[in-house]
This record gives sequence, structure tokens and C-alpha cells, in this order.
Amino acid sequence: MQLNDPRLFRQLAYINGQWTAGGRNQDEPVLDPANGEIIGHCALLDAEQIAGAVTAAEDAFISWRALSVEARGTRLTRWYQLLHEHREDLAHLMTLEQGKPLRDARGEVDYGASFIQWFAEEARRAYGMTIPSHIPNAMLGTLKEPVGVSAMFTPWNFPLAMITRKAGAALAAGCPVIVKPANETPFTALALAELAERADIPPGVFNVVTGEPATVSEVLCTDSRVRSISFTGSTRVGKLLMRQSAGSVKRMSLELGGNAPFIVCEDVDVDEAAREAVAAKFQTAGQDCLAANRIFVHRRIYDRFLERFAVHMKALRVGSGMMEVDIGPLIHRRAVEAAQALVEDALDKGARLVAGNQSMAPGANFFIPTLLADITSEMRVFREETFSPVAGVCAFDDDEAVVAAANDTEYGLAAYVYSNDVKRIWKMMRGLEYGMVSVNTLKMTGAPIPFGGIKQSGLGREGGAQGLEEYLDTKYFCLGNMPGPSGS
Ligand SMILES: NC(=O)c1ccc[n+]([C@@H]2O[C@H](COP(=O)([O-])OP(=O)(O)OC[C@H]3O[C@@H](n4cnc5c(N)ncnc54)[C@H](O)[C@@H]3O)[C@@H](O)[C@H]2O)c1
Ligand SMILES: N[C@@H](CC=O)C(=O)O
Repeated sequence: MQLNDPRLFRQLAYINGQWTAGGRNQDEPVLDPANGEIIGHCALLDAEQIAGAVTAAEDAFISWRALSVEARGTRLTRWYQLLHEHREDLAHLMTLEQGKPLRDARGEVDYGASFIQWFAEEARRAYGMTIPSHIPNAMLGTLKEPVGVSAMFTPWNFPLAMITRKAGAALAAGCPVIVKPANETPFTALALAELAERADIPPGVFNVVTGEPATVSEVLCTDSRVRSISFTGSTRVGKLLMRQSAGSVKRMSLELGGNAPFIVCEDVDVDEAAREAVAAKFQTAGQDCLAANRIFVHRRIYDRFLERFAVHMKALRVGSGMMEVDIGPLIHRRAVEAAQALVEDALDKGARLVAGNQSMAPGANFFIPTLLADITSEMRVFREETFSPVAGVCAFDDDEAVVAAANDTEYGLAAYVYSNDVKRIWKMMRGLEYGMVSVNTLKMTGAPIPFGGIKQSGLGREGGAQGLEEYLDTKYFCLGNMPGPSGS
């Protein structure tokens, strides 16, 4: 691997400021999804080593929380700057292990770094309040205090930004962090640890543990010293972590699956809406919790929309993320097989294949963008998060029915509406049971916004002022028998 700074490529876990090999030196290979070649190995820590990370974080909590908000902010700002200085290396590492096009990986470094900068500043505004007293001669109020050791499980689709969106908030709030990156993408996380060390984030404050997911989650979710669990990934694993954490009643932040509806009304520019829908569907090869999963198009423009969608979709270049492409490989072969199974299920149940020829795939882990028309709610492609470049489209006739169809899912993360009629937009936006609704634009995320879902898409919010709250407890105080305003 050719990095400008080879020290960013770390194959050991990072605990208490020490690069740590697995128990009995155990490790596992990490593969390049574009060609299946081994990029390197990551340590498989045992339960005792992971408990050691909790001890280190708990010890570090005392001095980290005691630092002034400026002192923590200075270190976070330095970390943010280092991410920018090493943008190219971080993007290369990310493309190697995740597969996304280099251009997208560079975008993710910028996106991920922006959370660190945001929270370095936002922590200054962790205000408590005073409360007009109902008790004679008492002063009432609240303080904000860090929750304590925070463990975070992060996914392979955004190996950098999902760490910084959680860790930036926790560190700024005064909480030490233990990150468990996805086993598919540990190297970006370990490079972040190297940069955290260079930014003078003290030992024990930012730890990265790698290992068997079940071993790591068993330790971190059941240890009562860990006060908060944050997870981004599938709803299935989110529920598992909730169950594991219930015994020690932890703070839970969950950013789980989505099944985003993308609603296109008949009053829009059809070609433009089709172009946007293609971008919304195929970002990160469809492996994105915000990806448009069910595309509802008004019947009056349905045929033209399908035609324009197919044109824009076919223009997408598929290949290794190291080349000039729009779509890289899926994360592994299982994901390709899962996509194929979704397509077969839809075709068996009457969907129409408009475009998508899998025989053109440039390798075993690639999936050619596929467009299915006339999907129905009986099909898996409608009910499940496809997490692949498979687009399902269906026609609608009236607004109330489309909102009801869009809400016909256990998920509630993001929804898109395209229309030029402000009253219609407002009505749909209020009716959609989603944590985030984006109108006439794809670009909705960023550090200042409260990212998150309702229903089985999760709990809590990341980013914005709300993102900091996830790592703060409210302490109420009542000072009794105080002198009155006159000093009496
Ligand atoms: N919301 C997101 O950003 C996001 C990201 C990745 C995956 N997903 C979901 O995952 C599905 C496909 O991905 P998959 O097959 O890898 O899903 P998965 O649920 O098997 O795994 C998702 C992630 O969870 C981790 N994981 C698995 N078991 C765990 C455990 N016991 N403790 C802690 N972590 C554990 C894995 O390491 C992996 O990184 C998609 O349908 C999508 O819903 C969502
Ligand atoms: N694309 C999302 C991450 C979920 O997969 C984001 O922008 O945060």
C-alpha cells in the first residue's frame, strides 16, 4: 500500500495509547472488496483485553472531563486539522477497504472531519439553566455533565464519518470513547487513532478495539462502567445490543436501517427528478441508510420518468473505486447474492426489469445497477432495505395513498418529496412518519443537523446540538435555605 505517511496504516488495536496485538496474537485478514486480495490483518482482541480498554477509559475519564471546554476543543480542532492534512491517505485507505470511489472517499473525509470541528465548538454551548423556584428561599437549576465511558459500534459503509459523528460529540462532552469499527473496515478507524494521538488526545480517551463482534459487544454492553452505547448498522444487530445492554441500563443511541420513500409529483421537471432519484438511489452503491429505497412516481409522468431514470442509471460507471467510476464493488460476495435474490423475488411476483444486466459485472463483488418497475408491497424490494444498487419504482395516483404507502414500513429514517406545490409539500412532509424529510434536494445531511430516525430506524440524534445531548446527563440541583435577594 502506498501512503504518503505509512504510519497511518496500523494493523493493531489501540488501547490506552498502546498499539495492541490480539490475545495469543490472533488476527484476521481484511480484504479489498474490489478484487478479494488481502490488504492487511487486524487484531482479534479477547474479552480480557476489551475489559482492559474499559478500565483505561474509566481512568482517563477523570482528567478528560476535568479539562476546560477550550482545552478539549483545542485538541479536537487539531484532530480535525490532521484529518484534512492527511485527506488523501485517509481516502485511499477507505477506498481500499470499503470499495467506494476515491472521489466519494475524499468527500467522506471532509464530511467526517466537519463533525469534529462542529462539536469542538458546540461543547461551549452545553448550557444548564436556572428554574424559577416553587420552594421558598431555594435556588433551582440544572447542570450538564458527561455521561461517562461511551462505546460505539460503527458500520462499514461510512468507515470514517460514522466514527467522528459519534466520537466528536462524546469527546467534546467530556466522555472517553471506545470504538469498535466494522471488521470489514478497521484501517480507517485505526488511522483516526494514530491522528488522535498526534492531536494530543491523552491515552485512554480514544480507544479502538477490534475483534469478533459478538465478543466485543458482550463485554461492552454488559460492563456497568460503560454508560452509553451508540450503534450504526442493521436493526437486527441494534436490537441485539439493546437486549445485551438492558441489564446495566445504559444510554442507547441507535442509527439503524432505513427504507426511504422517494416521492415524485407530476408538477416537476421529470428529467431533473429522475437524475436526482438516480443519485439518491446509487450513492455508495446503494449501501447507504439514506438511499432511496422505494421510488413512487405520479402515474401521469411514470413512463417518461422510467425512461429518463434508465438513461441516467446506465451512464453510471462501475468498477474499482481506485478508477474514475461512480459505483464501486459491494462490500462482499454475500451482498451481491442478497441483491440478486431481491431481484429474483420481485420478478417472480410480477415486477418488470427495465434495465440491469448482471453479466456485465467487472468482478465477483460488483452489481450492475438495476431498475425494476411496477413493484408492489408484497415484494421484498419494497419491504426491506435493499442496501444494493437495485432500484424499485411504482406509480401512484393520489397524495394520501402515496403517503400511506410510504409509511407502510417498520422503518422511519429519511424520506424525499419532489414537487413545486408548497401546500402539497407541507401536507406530505407532515404526513410522512420519518425522522428526516428532504424536499426537492438530496443534500440534507451535515454537521449542524439532527440526524436520526423514528420507529425501528433508531433512537436519538447525531449531529447538531442534539448530538451533544446524547453524551450529557442533566443534573438538577436545589439549594435550600438560601438568602433572599436582599441578603436576609
Ligand atoms: N445504517 C447504516 O448505516 C448501516 C450500515 C451497515 C449496515 N447496515 C445494515 O446492515 C445490512 C447489511 O449489512 P450486513 O449484512 O453486514 O449486516 P449485519 O447486521 O450482519 O452487520 C452490520 C454490522 O454490524 C456488526 N455486527 C454484527 N453483529 C454484531 C454484534 N453482535 N455486535 C456488534 N456489532 C455487530 C457487523 O460487524 C457489521 O459491521 C443492511 O441491510 C443494512 O440495514 C446499515
Ligand atoms: N449517508 C449517511 C450514513 C448512513 O449510511 C450519512 O450521511 O450520515
